[in-house]
Amino acid sequence: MAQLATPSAVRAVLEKYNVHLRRSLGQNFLVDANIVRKIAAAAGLEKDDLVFEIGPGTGVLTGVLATEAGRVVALEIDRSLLPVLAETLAGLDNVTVLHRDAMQADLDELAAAAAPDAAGRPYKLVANLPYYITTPLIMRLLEKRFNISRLVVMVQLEVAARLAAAPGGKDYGALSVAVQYYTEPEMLFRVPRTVFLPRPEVDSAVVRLERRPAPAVAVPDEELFFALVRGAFGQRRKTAGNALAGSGVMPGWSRAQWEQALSAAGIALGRRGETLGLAEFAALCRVCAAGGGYR
Ligand SMILES: C[S@@+](CC[C@H](N)C(=O)[O-])C[C@H]1O[C@@H](n2cnc3c(N)ncnc32)[C@H](O)[C@@H]1O
Repeated sequence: MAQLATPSAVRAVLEKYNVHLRRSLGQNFLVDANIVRKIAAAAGLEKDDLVFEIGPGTGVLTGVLATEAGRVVALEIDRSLLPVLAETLAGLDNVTVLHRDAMQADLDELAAAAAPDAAGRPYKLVANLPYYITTPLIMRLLEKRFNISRLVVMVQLEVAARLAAAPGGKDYGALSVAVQYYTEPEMLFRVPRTVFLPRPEVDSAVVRLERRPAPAVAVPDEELFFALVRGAFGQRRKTAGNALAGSGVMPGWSRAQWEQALSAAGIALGRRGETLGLAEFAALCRVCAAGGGYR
């Protein structure tokens, strides 16, 4: 498949099947065999692994995944790429390409259909994600609690920084908390914009998200936990107390009640929302849940 990883090979195969690249679908294809190999290697695939790929494109990464894993299921939304994939992946009998929108697909169901003998076993996910849905897609995969043990994803550099950010920095936000609640993220390596066809306007990075056996912190009410996170980050330059008091998360709570809750959770009143770690949000969630009045 490495031979596909050049601009001329990608152009030739797209031309042959009369495929027109669609920026609206985030179609920036990899044209660097070394990066393709590095992404696959980062997944640490084994011969009995089932691996999902979102957006196989021309199949440049799919082919490498197929040589390293037991089975690959690739979900591609663009029907016009299906004949391309039929050609580039011909002869690989452990690859299934499905015409699916990854924002709608039930991965657990597709995994059970692809590998009935391995029902209930966790699988991996590897993708050069389309930029236009990176964040909602990662959030969907985590919130649905699909049985994924590890995600290796290429995303915009700026999104990668947010996924792995620690409290207090400019990149830390509601996305960091949510991703770190479910997974341990690790920024692996930067990828320059020059290795894509067409060339995007920003650089990318590959991130590995290792699913935690249980969420990073115990909370009595996940919906309340994430409402507090969104509330605290809603107005970044305000203190957590001011931001939460204006958020409507605990309807009817006065400023004084919020101050009491923050103190009870061990959070100093002058702190801004973007400095709060997961354990502090969890402590605040416990106090608020005990106080009642949410929902
Ligand atoms: C950044 S390209 C990656 C292509 C290929 N894997 C590569 O690395 O060269 C993203 C791919 O995702 C596909 N795609 C976009 N939105 C999708 C969705 N909602 N579900 C599945 N595939 C999608 C695009 O058609 C495109 O093939």
